Parts: sequence; C-alpha cells; structure tokens
Amino acid sequence: MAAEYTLVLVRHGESEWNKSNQFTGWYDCDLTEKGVAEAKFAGKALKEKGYTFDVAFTSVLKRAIKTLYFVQDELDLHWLPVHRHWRLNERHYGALQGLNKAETAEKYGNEQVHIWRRSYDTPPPALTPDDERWAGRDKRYADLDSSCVPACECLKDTVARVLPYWYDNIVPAIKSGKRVVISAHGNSLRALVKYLDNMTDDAILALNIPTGIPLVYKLDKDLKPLEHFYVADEEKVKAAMDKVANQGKAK
Ligand SMILES: O=C(O)[C@@H](CO)OP(=O)(O)O
Repeated sequence: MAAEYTLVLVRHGESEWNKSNQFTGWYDCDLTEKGVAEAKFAGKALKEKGYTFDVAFTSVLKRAIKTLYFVQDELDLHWLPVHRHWRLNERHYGALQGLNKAETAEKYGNEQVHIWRRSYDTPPPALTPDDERWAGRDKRYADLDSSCVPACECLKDTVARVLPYWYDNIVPAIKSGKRVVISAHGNSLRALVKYLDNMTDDAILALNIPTGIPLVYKLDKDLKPLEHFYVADEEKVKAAMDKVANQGKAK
C-alpha cells in the first residue's frame, strides 16, 4: 500500500546534561557542540534524501527548539511555522532531575534505575512544590493550570499529556496535507512511538531513541504506520541506541 502521509520525528542533539549523564526532564539545558553537530547532521541527512516540511512542532525546551532550528537551517526553511508546546516536553523526571544516572545506579542498583528510566507505569520519586526545581514557578508555564505541572511522570503519564496535543494539533496538520516535522525528546517521542506502533507496555521498555537521527514514519490515510526507519545507516543507529541504553548503568 502506498503511504498517504510522511511524518518525521527528531530527538534533539546531545544536551549538556546528556553529556554529564544527569537526569534532565524539564530542566532547560542547552545543546553541546556535539549536539549542534548532531542537529546539523539530522538536517543534512533529511536534505540529502529530499525531505521538506510545511509546519513544525516542538517543546518549550531549548535543546529541542535549537535542534529544530538547525534542521530548518540546513533545509533553508527558516520561514517554517513553528508551534512550541509544553505537551511535547521531555518526561518529567521528578526528584531524580539533576542526579547523575550512573551514580544513582550505584546507589539504587541498575535494575531500579532501568525501571525509573524505561518502565511504562512506575514513576520516579516526586518533587514537592517547595523544591527549587518545581516548574510551577517558571514563567513559561504561567498559563498552565498548576494541577497540570507534573511533580514526576512515568511514561504512561507522558503518553496521556502528549496525545491530546497530537490529536488536536498535529493530526489536523498532517490530514490537511502538511508535511510535519516534530523535534522533541527521548521520552516524549517514546510516548508517541508507543502510541503510533501500538507497542505493548513491555516492548516499550527496550526502546531507546538516539539523539539527532531523524525517524521517518510512513502513514496510511488513517495515520496507521505502514513502516518506519531512521535516516542513517544501521550501524550508526545501533551504536547511538546502545549509548542511550548504557547511560543508566553503574560504572
Ligand atoms: O534525562 C532525561 O530526561 C532523559 C533524556 O535525556 O533520559 P533517559 O534516557 O534516562 O530517560
């Protein structure tokens, strides 16, 4: 069956806290130099394969916004309408935000950290509103009802807040024939991929999305995936996925 629509997902390039191996969540860290190079690679790879876009969606976190910008720059699409929304933010890591992943694994064990990182419905420990990391004080969330500001999220919670944005904003854009690119985060993209591919709660445990490698979905008229693939060679994708998986292991 020929695909009706093409959707491209890009996880931001390496961030400062990816590099220092800290749980990041809603913390707004920048891209590293390598992250900028990865974002440019994503744009170049898309250009080389002839992709272009009519509209873009991203989070309100600069690592995803800047990655999108470098993709636009490579594709000479500076004019592209860009919609930023907190619902595409990274999964909120609660009280783990800021901690080093390998040190946390040394303290609590690899298995516990794997559960916090990848399980579908076990949330990490929660933040309290008096914690300086509480996002409710950040002015970018001023219009957000405080009951929507997460204290922590498991992937199931992230799916629940990503999907309303998918249905209300992204689906209408795709169905109107617009070519859509989404620049987001490891876990907000895992949430979307779980939904699109109808993955089981167990299957999603093993999925690690690499930074800066475009993931293309070919969709039928009902937006059911016919196929998906990364725009990079298999070895590069596998090495990048393994790198993400290994971040949560004790040294
Ligand atoms: O720290 C985070 O917010 C995410 C993405 O960088 O990490 P992880 O892969 O451990 O879920």
